[in-house]
Amino acid sequence: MFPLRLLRTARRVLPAKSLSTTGQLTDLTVDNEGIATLTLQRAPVNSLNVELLQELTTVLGQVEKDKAKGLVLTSASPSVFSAGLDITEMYNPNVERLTALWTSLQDLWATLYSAPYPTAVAINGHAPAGGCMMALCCEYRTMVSGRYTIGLNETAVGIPVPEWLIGTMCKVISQREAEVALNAGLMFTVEEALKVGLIDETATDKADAIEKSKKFIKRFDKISPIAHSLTKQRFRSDVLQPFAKNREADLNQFKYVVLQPEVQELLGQIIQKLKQKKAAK
Ligand SMILES: CCCCCCCCCCC/C=C/C(=O)SCCNC(=O)CCNC(=O)[C@H](O)C(C)(C)COP(=O)(O)OP(=O)(O)OC[C@H]1O[C@@H](n2cnc3c(N)ncnc32)[C@H](O)[C@@H]1OP(=O)(O)O
Repeated sequence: MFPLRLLRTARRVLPAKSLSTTGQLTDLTVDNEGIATLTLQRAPVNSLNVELLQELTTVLGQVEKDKAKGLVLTSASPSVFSAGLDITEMYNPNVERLTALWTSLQDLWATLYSAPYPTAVAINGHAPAGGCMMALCCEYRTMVSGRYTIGLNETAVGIPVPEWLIGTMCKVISQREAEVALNAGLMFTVEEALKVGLIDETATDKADAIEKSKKFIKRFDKISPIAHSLTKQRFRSDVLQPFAKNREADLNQFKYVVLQPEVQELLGQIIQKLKQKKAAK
């Protein structure tokens, strides 16, 4: 049996104003064709703390409930799509908050990865780790050309990559390319990302990236929503199903790893480095 939420029967085209909302950390607008644009706006780098993760999942629920034609994800920052998980949430953490962080990340991944509507991302800047994760969940990736990088660099910050995220990456680039990159925490330039298929096309600027993302969403105008959502589900179920069974173990592993003294030391060093970099600017 398929989860009920995947049986998407019709898309509604509502006037822009009826669906638009602005949260504190995100902005949702819907254009006259019914395409929703969700903008991350947690300055300075859209790092994913508990509140941003939870707000994103809530807004995605709203997009689904309101039957938008599709979703474009982007960022309000001029140079960063998202810096990934908020490192300060993992350094000397309160264990309850650390639990909420990981549970909220799991919820966001599961909601975006299994979204029954078409999804595209306009990556308008750097997209390390959790930033790359959100982009990988979407069905189409456009990235603005420039000196930006994208990739899953978790091992570089001392965190092993969970199986569901490896699975998500291997659906997009070859297993060989993924293994080489993830084992060493490598980041891709925009050109490299295009070459390996991590992104689908480049854009000249954010407006161009959004336009290209919307063009992708419009490909589904003549496709039955049920046909789209069930086919998407079938492509992704081998990653989604084991994840659903192993959520608790995944959470426990995350907390165990993050609380290791050597991981705490590494996270402290990264925070220091980021501070020094800022001071040197
Ligand atoms: C077996 C199972 C076990 C489970 C294991 C778990 C697996 C985890 C899997 C996946 C989930 C995701 C994990 C992560 O996301 S970890 C986070 C990794 N992120 C990074 O390494 C990015 C670090 N940041 C940067 O590289 C740069 O900031 C960036 C290129 C993004 C932007 O550079 P820019 O020059 O524009 O900006 P600054 O570096 O000067 O930064 C501006 C301010 O923002 C702060 N900052 C940056 N990144 C973060 C962050 N990730 N968290 C919190 N804060 C961040 C930075 O300190 C500056 O702050 P101030 O203005 O206060 O100085």
